[in-house]
Amino acid sequence: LDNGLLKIPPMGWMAWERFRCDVDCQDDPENCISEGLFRDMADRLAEDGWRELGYEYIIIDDCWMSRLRDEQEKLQPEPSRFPGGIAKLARYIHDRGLKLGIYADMGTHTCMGFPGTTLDKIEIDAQTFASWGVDYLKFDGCYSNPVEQMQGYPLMSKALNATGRPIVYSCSWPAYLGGLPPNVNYSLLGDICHLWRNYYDIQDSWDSVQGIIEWFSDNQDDLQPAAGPGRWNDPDMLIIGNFGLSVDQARSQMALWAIMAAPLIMSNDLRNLANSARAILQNKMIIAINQDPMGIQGRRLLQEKSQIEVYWRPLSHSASALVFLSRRTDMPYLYHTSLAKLNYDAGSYEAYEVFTSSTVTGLNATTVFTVSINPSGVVMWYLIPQQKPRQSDTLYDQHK
Ligand SMILES: OC[C@@H]1[C@H](O)[C@H](O)[C@@H](O)CN1C(=S)Nc1ccc(F)cc1
Repeated sequence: LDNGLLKIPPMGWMAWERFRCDVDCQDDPENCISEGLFRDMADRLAEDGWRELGYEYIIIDDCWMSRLRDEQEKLQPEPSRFPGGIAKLARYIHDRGLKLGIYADMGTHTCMGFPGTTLDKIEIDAQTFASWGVDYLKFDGCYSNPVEQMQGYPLMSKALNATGRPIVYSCSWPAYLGGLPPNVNYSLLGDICHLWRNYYDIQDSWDSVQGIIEWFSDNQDDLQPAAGPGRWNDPDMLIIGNFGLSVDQARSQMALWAIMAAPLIMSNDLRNLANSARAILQNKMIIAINQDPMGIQGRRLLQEKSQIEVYWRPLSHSASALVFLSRRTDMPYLYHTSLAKLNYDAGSYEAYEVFTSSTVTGLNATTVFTVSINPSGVVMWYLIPQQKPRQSDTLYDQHK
């Protein structure tokens, strides 16, 4: 949706994958869906360097609502879990230089059975969110049919615009239609939403992450062209820092989400995060690749049976990101390739390996380089053409 928002993929934190629909604040006060949880995460984002790296949205997911709308038919938070109300929580989050996201569902109920937003409630719900100071809406699609969705998703886009408040609009619509043309019209999506969920929910496992990477790559001819500034494919949350991924597998999700120009929206416990997870999520070079202003989504270039895949994303200043992803599960192995094999133009490059921050200079299209990769691991290069210093670049000369 071309209204100035999300020129680059959103970054932030979302409750769902890690905290799900835990509403038991009696027995589990630290982890239940409550204002306290979101205040804790806002504190972490603001105090642990996340905000400065670009992680700015903190997004409430399902299970925040009271079971009933109020007497004016407005949605309201469950008072026992959000006693201060959403507007107050928004102020807490805004005071920390962060933005607040919230969740609603185009249909009679949310996926977990809380009040839905039927067509007649779209206007009032958009107005309510704007009045609370919400900056981002995730609009899910449970308990509705394709005809209602066809009306409701464009209608909510108009309703959000009519509030006069800039609100990022995330649409789950394509995920409910199989994610591919002809059932999904990606140019229409690009006109009404800033980002959209294309595929099944992510779960806390390497299997789930692999399945998402595979589906997005197998269908890249339909999906890659749909992405650009203000219109992003959303392969779902980063699960780095939870229980299902090894360090190599966590690096692989981060690398592929960077190549895919995907939202970097974590779902983990920032109050209790392993250093290895933090190092991956706070890797500045990977964030720079994901946030590249050209906003071109990358593609899978090469797939060698169940051995290795090679991904490439073009970046600004004729730089490139190159990812070698191991699909093996048995043993580490060496892989030889040359830029020529990846049909690179001539010239020489400086290459940075983003996880080991090692540098290789003078790489050119015919250089054969050897890569050793762990099972379900990844090597990620950030390739920069070596500029010939021009006369005017005396500064460059001095510092070379
Ligand atoms: O309830 C909300 C939850 C999260 O918001 C996900 O990101 C959304 O894609 C939808 N969602 C869930 S669990 N959806 C769902 C997933 C599987 C299923 F059998 C029934 C519902």
